[in-house]
Amino acid sequence: MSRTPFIAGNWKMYKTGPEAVETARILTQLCSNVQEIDVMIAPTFLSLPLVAASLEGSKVKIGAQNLYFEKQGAFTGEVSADMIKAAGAEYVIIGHSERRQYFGETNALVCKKIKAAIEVGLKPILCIGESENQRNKEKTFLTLDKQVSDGLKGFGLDELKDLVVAYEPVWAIGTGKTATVDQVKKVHQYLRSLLEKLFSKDFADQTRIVYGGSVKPENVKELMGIEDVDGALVGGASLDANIFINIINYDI
Ligand SMILES: O=C[C@H](O)COP(=O)(O)O
Repeated sequence: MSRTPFIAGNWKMYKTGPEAVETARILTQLCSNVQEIDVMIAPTFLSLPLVAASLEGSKVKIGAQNLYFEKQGAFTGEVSADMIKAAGAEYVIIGHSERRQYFGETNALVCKKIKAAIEVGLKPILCIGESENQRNKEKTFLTLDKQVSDGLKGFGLDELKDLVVAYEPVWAIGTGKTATVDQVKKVHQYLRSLLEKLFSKDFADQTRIVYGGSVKPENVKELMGIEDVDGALVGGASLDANIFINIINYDI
């Protein structure tokens, strides 16, 4: 089963609107010859409509970094799936470890957010990953199992057709510590078999599982060479288009 590689940049809380538009413009130019790879960037909510407009006709796709599951209402400071879709997003990152860690997001909340995304036709990127403590206590697989099983609870196969799973060990995010090839291989294999157990073999075969955590031009080729790694979710190294393009062009 061939899966189109997915290389995504999560811009987190970086870049003003004009800065985001400028980086997107440069990235579009740099990506003009990129083929058979889905490239996505996720700017802040404020920059989303500006960047989406600037990407018209570009190969670069756009996503949001979060959403709130309610359709509308008195939820000060929150943004709904409808609003994100209307702003031009195609994807949405859900359950990033920074949301879980700093904003108390639980697997149950993540599940509601995925439902809200699917209902409006946004493609969800479900982020999962163990903390250093969980890994040291040999609870990596247990943690991931729960994050996937609870996060995807109650969905039918057709609803999850555009799902992307992002494995991001918390201890590797923004730390410069990348998981070893062996660690990544074991987890991605495990996740693929978990998707098969929970849903079906076809579903497991077609779903992209990407790796995140200190991905950079120097290590991306090795990571992308691992069986069952279908792409990368990149933080810091996606902020500069001239660096990010070297991750996107990992195979050149
Ligand atoms: O969403 C991206 C991840 O948090 C990875 O961030 P990083 O590449 O800066 O380690």
